Amino acid sequence: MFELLVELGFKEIEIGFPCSSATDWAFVRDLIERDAIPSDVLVQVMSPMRTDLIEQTATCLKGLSRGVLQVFNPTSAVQRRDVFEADRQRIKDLAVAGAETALRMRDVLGGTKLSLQYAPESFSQTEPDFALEVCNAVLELWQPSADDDIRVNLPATVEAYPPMEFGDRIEWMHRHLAYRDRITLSVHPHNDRGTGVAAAEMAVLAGAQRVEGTLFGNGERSGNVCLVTLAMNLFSQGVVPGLDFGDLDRARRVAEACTGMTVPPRHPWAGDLVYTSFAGSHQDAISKSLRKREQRSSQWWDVPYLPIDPHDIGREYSALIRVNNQSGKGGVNYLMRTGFGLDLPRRLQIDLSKLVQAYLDEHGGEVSRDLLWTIFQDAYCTSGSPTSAPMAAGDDPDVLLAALAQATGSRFPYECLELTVQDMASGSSCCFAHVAVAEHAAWGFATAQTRSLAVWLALAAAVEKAGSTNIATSSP
Ligand SMILES: CC(=O)SCCNC(=O)CCNC(=O)[C@H](O)C(C)(C)COP(=O)(O)OP(=O)(O)OC[C@H]1O[C@@H](n2cnc3c(N)ncnc32)[C@H](O)[C@@H]1OP(=O)(O)O
Ligand SMILES: CC(C)C(=O)C(=O)O
Repeated sequence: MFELLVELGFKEIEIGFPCSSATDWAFVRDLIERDAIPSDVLVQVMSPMRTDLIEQTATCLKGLSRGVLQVFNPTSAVQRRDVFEADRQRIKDLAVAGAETALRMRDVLGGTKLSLQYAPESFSQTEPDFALEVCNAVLELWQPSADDDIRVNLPATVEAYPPMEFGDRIEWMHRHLAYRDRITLSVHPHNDRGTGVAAAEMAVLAGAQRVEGTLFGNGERSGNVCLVTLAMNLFSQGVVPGLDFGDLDRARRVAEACTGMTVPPRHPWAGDLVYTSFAGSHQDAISKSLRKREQRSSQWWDVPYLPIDPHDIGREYSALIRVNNQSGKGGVNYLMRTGFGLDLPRRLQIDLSKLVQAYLDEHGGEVSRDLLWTIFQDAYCTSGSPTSAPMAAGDDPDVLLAALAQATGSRFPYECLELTVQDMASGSSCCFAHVAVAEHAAWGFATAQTRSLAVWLALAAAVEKAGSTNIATSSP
């Protein structure tokens, strides 16, 4: 996971809570001892505001050239009342005492350039004036200079109100914090109300310079803010986020393997289904727009219902359109075009999409490429084995249909309503024919080496489907 974060381009990475367990301690030590931390990556560790734990945490960084030590204590009214049974003054004293230890450890460590970060944990549920009082007390002690790297990290430990209110509180802190021009103002949103991303964006607009979050929003309860979503939101607006999500699916696989949790299929930007359309009118619009974009050879991405080009995150177009019973002709034709190189005439698209919809209403689910082909073949291709067209009939549909009517002994004339011939990439031809037999009309389809044979076979299939006998096998 650490290597992945580095590869993605993260320049600050929290690597552990060394005092919490031997595992965290060993992980941090391993990275340091293997010299596995690139020189342009700043790593961070965290500790509660207890002297022994801060000392232990800072000691774990021995041998590292630079790092961030975050210390934190809860400040909310409910934590003061129920967990610490302490008034404001005692909570502020606890913060200042911890800040003193952190400062001392910065000097003790010597060889490690230590950045200090203070978080009034549960800031989101702390009275703003008290959060400010505690932060300023810590800053007074730390006395940030222009050369120091001092941070105040304001967490929505529990997201407790709408994002604009979080933004308001951040702006208020931004305006009132001491030494504001010498410190970095960071935020740490969680996602309890499902608005962690919006809260982070509001906070940045309100003056925050740094956001702490996780890949895909993993984290306590509803998770931390998702950094992939935040970065991709910027990217989609033309702002380079400094992170490389060119193979987002790989990042997702690594994150899933490391955490044992799955990224939901509709997770913004990264889920399996987020560049896939099932809705008929969306499919129609995407299909038309993609084709016009191709014709224009445009370098700009401006396609309805697709906020970015899926190639940007390493996805293919192939999975863009999937057909279920909410899909229409546009989607069905897209699959026929991309899957089989067939561009169906509009009225055949309508006919086929009704068949597909009827199938899906009965069976549920969606059509695969193979199933679509089976439905198409059953509906439009002759079940008999191909036979040759009448000599010298050419590809005139009226002449061919007259020959067919004669061969089948039909009492009714066969009328060609529409005929389309397409050249296939393979060099062969294919034909879509719409034929009326008395009051019945049906489509037929065939491919053949020559144009005239394709027309003949498609007409024969259409006549057969319109209710006549299987005439493809009988020689006219
Ligand atoms: C907001 C966040 O999510 S920050 C991430 C939180 N992460 C974790 O809690 C995981 C790592 N934590 C741990 O492994 C443990 O809680 C430890 C090692 C830090 C402490 O373990 P223990 O000493 O057994 O304490 P335990 O966790 O049971 O209780 C916490 C104690 O610290 C106090 N405390 C809790 N948070 C803090 C804090 N930030 N600063 C100072 N004291 C704190 C509590 O009041 C409680 O005090 P008490 O022992 O007098 O009742
Ligand atoms: C320590 C702080 C930043 C934290 O993790 C939280 O409040 O969620």
